[in-house]
Amino acid sequence: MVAVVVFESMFGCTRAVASAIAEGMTSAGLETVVLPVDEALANDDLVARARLLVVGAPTHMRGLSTPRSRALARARGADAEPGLGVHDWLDALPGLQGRAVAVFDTRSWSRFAGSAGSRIEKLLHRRGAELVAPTQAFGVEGGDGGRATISQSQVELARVWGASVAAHVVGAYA
Ligand SMILES: Cc1cc2nc3c(=O)[nH]c(=O)nc-3n(C[C@H](O)[C@H](O)[C@H](O)COP(=O)(O)O)c2cc1C
Repeated sequence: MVAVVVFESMFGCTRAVASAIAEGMTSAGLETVVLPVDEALANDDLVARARLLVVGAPTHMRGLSTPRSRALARARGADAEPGLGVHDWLDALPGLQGRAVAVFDTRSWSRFAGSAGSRIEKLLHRRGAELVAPTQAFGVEGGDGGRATISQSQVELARVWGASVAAHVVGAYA
């Protein structure tokens, strides 16, 4: 049984969270592959075979990133190329009827942060996917002004969340 975690990341926070989630999932008995969006596009067979699909993105402008917001992140010092976002990948994905999915995002701690996760949730729901866990947010530091960083405690939370999501799926197929 294989699971796939698909993410986008400009400053590396969502990448770190995605890796920790995958570690947690693997520790719970679910072999897990982590793919940035562009690699997910190139590995559509792997994505199609996955028992569980976990999707995550940074919150930009209170929702999912756009080419403009990714270019802004780049201008603010992000290492990643503005490339593709989760929205582009979801648009290119065939139907997900009955597929088990879980969603996460990264965002600032602000009350007005908005949520990339709720947007992903809506898009997945529209394609017929079934959410197996409540969407989880991970807080970043310094995100508003530019270069964002993520604390070890949030990375540890990601590991625990990944393990709990995987346990749910492994249990359902036991
Ligand atoms: C253009 C831009 C817009 C952003 N808008 C928001 C926002 O509306 N709400 C929020 O909580 N964080 C916002 N942020 C902070 C990002 O959420 C933060 O950079 C991201 O979580 C870091 O993840 P990454 O390292 O994977 O890119 C924004 C960042 C950028 C660059």
